[in-house]
Amino acid sequence: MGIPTIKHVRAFTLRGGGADYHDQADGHWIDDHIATPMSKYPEYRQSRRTFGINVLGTLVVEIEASDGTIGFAVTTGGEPAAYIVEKHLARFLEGARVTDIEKIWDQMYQSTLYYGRKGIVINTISGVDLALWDLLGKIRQEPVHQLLGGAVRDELQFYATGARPDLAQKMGFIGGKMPLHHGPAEGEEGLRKNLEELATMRERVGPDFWLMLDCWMSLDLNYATRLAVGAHEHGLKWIEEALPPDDYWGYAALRNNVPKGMLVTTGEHEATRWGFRMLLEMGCCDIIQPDVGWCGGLTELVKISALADAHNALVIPHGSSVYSYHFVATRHNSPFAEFLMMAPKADEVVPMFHPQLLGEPVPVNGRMRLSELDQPGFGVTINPECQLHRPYNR
Ligand SMILES: C[C@H](O)[C@H](O)[C@@H](O)[C@@H](O)C(=O)O
Ligand SMILES: [Mg+2]
Repeated sequence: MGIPTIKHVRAFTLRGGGADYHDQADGHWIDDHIATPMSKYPEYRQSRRTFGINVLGTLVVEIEASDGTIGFAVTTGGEPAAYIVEKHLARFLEGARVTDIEKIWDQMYQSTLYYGRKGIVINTISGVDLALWDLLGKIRQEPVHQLLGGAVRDELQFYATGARPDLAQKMGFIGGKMPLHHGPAEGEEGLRKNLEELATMRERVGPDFWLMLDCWMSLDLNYATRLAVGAHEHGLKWIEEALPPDDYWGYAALRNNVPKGMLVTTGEHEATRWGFRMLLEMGCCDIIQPDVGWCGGLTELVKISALADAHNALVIPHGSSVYSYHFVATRHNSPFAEFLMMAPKADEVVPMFHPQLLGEPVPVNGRMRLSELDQPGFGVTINPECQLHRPYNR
């Protein structure tokens, strides 16, 4: 039997958590006065939803092959991403073989260069690419990590991102990354509060548990430097995404400014091998954190990872559920992974893309056996209770 071809590509949207995990109800830690580039506007300081962090929603890409197999993936993108899939990218898939992943990626990227390169277009290409890998795995009846060349470890270990590193420690995670709550617009008092929060958490977890701060693009070089210097006595392991993604020069300077031994990390809002080449060759960070649903997909992340390996940089993908777990399992320079605590009080482990993916594995005692990832493709299915909407039906 010949290689199946792609018959249909369909793009749906979903609301309410899932891949657009910032799309949460009131009272969730992930939307509680977290510092952002918009924090200089007091009206947008308390909640990131007020400035639109959840405006896009989830894109679901579904690809049906000639043998009836269906692969899918979810990422952040919603209706604009669905438009790009149905009106533009679908033409490169329909009729192609399910194995034409590299060629399809190149055609999607080159054909959108005039309006893409980063952001929503690369999110969309990422979603299509992940769905292609899911489809190929389901056709070959192999998990994606085997398609990538196989695992280099039989267990994944995770740090937890959330408001309660002290609880994450008790749950067996190897570290806890806290959101930064106050930006430069809140002056010296805000800086003091940031450091007091870190000191309190250090007191609770003891001297050895990893503590990190996620600054979500909200700082300037001077503030980030002062925060890092002040945080050093509390054993901050890394300062994450302190500056806007395009400020490669600022990151290079910050990396020189931070106390010896403190790591500088960034990359979740960077895209493609070219963007990460800038971060690596300009010496911006010690760890790159691409999101496989935003950086170009798995086909691109493999290229980014090889580039990082040549620069002796770790690749710790931004939390993206099964889509990063299958990747991390296969890379020696990805020794641990991120798990985003999506319970509103960060006090229990729930699936990262809840409620969208049935079969989504979660860390137990901060770890995940490779055997949790042995189902074909990415090993998950869309929750049939989620209301899929196809805005650009063809
Ligand atoms: C906790 C951060 O503010 C973001 O919400 C988080 O999604 C991201 O930056 C991360 O690294 O997990
Ligand atoms: Mg981050």
